[in-house]
Amino acid sequence: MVQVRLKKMPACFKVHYESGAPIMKIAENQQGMLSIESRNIFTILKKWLYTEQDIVFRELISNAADAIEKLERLQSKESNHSHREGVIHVMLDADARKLIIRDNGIGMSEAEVHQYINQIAFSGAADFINHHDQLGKDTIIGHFGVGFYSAFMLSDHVTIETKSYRDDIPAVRWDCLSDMSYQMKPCDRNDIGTDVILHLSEENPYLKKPELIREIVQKFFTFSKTAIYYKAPDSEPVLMNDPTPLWHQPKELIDSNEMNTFYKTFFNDVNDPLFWIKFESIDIGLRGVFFFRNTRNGAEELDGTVKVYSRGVYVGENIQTLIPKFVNLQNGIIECDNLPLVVNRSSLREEETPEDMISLIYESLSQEVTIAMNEFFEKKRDQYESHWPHLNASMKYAVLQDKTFASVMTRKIIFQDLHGHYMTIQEYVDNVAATAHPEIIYYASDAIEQAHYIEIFKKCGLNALLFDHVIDQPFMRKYEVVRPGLKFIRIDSNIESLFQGYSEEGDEHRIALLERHFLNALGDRLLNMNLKITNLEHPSISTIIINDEKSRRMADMLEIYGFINPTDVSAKKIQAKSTLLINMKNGIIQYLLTAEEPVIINITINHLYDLALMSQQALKPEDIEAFINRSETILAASLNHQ
Ligand SMILES: Nc1ncnc2c1ncn2[C@@H]1O[C@H](COP(=O)(O)OP(=O)(O)OP(=O)(O)O)[C@@H](O)[C@H]1O
Repeated sequence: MVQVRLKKMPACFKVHYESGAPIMKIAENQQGMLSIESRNIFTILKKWLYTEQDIVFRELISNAADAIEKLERLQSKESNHSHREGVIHVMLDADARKLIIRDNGIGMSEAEVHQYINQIAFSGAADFINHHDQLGKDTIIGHFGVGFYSAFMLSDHVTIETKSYRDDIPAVRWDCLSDMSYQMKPCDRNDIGTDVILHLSEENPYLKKPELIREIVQKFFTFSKTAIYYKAPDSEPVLMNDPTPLWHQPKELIDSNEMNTFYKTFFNDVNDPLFWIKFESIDIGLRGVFFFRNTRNGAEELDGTVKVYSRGVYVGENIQTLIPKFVNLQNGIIECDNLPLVVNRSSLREEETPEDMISLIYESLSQEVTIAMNEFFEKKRDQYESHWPHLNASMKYAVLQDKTFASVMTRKIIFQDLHGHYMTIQEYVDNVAATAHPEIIYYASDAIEQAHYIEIFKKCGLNALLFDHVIDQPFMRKYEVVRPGLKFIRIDSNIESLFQGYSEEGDEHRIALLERHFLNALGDRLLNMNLKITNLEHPSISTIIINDEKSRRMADMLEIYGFINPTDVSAKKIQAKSTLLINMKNGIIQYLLTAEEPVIINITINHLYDLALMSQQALKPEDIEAFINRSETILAASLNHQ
């Protein structure tokens, strides 16, 4: 079992009376050892956190900000207190090789240094050591009351000089080496507050690159409520934070140009956001802003950056357990006062059910985006449509990924029809679907590949939706589950019902003749394609290939999983059942009914068949040569004829 103890306990206080007030005196030169029998906490810290030295700054500056907050809280209770502005100074003294974090907060008495610094191991380190093998390094610091010790990641010698806010308590200096030995003695200091001094080795990288410290302080504390100054060697102190950022202001007061500029700088984006939504959930102490990205530069499929802050301190970004994945496709800032994840507040560690808080935040974020997008759809449909090319993938992804979003937004996802108008699937069903088949939604998955069918649809006064993003297939499957009565059929599949055709007297004879001609002329080229010969209202259609939706989806799957070679067109054709529809109202087909010359019949049928295949981009490489030769023959014949 791990045991943590102090070899030497603190000396007793000696109480003296001067001018009537009791003044505590600190025993000179106390010495001791912090000791953990089984393992050395510093070794563990260094091992686990070696790569993340930023944490030192986060922890020490957070402690300083806490100390300031504690003093402010105390003072606010006093009726006659004089207001002092809390301020933190981070100073790098390159000559003396010291990094100093100074605050004018509550300070510590000798007893408090013993309790909170020397004995901190009692409260947290045992847990820490017991858990550190199972935990990721992100979760270690900030969970077990070891934040201050992260100082030893940067330094082998750390000093605290601190003066408690209480007049009767003298200042104390604490020096500790990384072998865990410490010294405590009185110190000559009158200003209330604390200096934490890290004595740096010559090789310390920050001595050569002091600007790294500025970057880290800005990263963690840009929205800190307490003023933080950084003084690099040979420079004046510079304010690092903005305690009243633009997005904290009420929405109506925010100038959109200023907001765009803030966005571009903060998220390093060249484009303005499409729009932004600001939200606040007072009951769980959550607020933030999401910027919907302009995806002109192909950002559509990349995650965005959602930065998380807890009481003004940066916690992390794109935290999966906290931020719904679909929200993370955008950029944003979230600030949560009750975040139980990190930032080393003891009160947060005492959270009884942090998972509940995390899921509350998660739920709340997905609700905020859902409410905003629903309102956008309902109240600003024009804008919703004009932004849709940027929102398309992320909104569909959100429906697939998030129950809350799906419950409201599934029916508000829009698609372009064949004329470029946007509509929801329900709007298609209500206004556009073929009267004979109101339950069928026809769609095109590739406007170029299916251009021929799109033209046929347009000619026949029919309409279809464009499902041309890869996410449309899973979206469609989900919609089929949600609305089991509806069927999605690709524009080149199962559309024979639309082209049912009609029969006329004497058709049997004509059908039999044409069937013979086609079978003779095409032979093996037909593979397992069925023939359907009928009369269509539109004489411009000679032949169309109609695929079976189910078997085509299966063939697509087999290709995706590598069972069918994508270049082997005929293998795919065999798998996907299809029908060659022949329209007896078309002039060329009518010519075939009277033609007598077998060569001409053969050329015409093969050519029609090639054209039908080409409309599906399904012409085999070996047939292309024959197609070209035949085209030339036809051209020559037509010229001779002229
Ligand atoms: N600058 C400071 N001024 C006053 N008190 C401080 C200061 N720094 C640290 N302390 C005291 O030392 C305690 C221990 O700090 P430490 O960072 O190790 O743990 P913590 O902040 O309580 O928790 P965590 O592990 O989450 O960091 C603090 O709770 C605080 O009481």
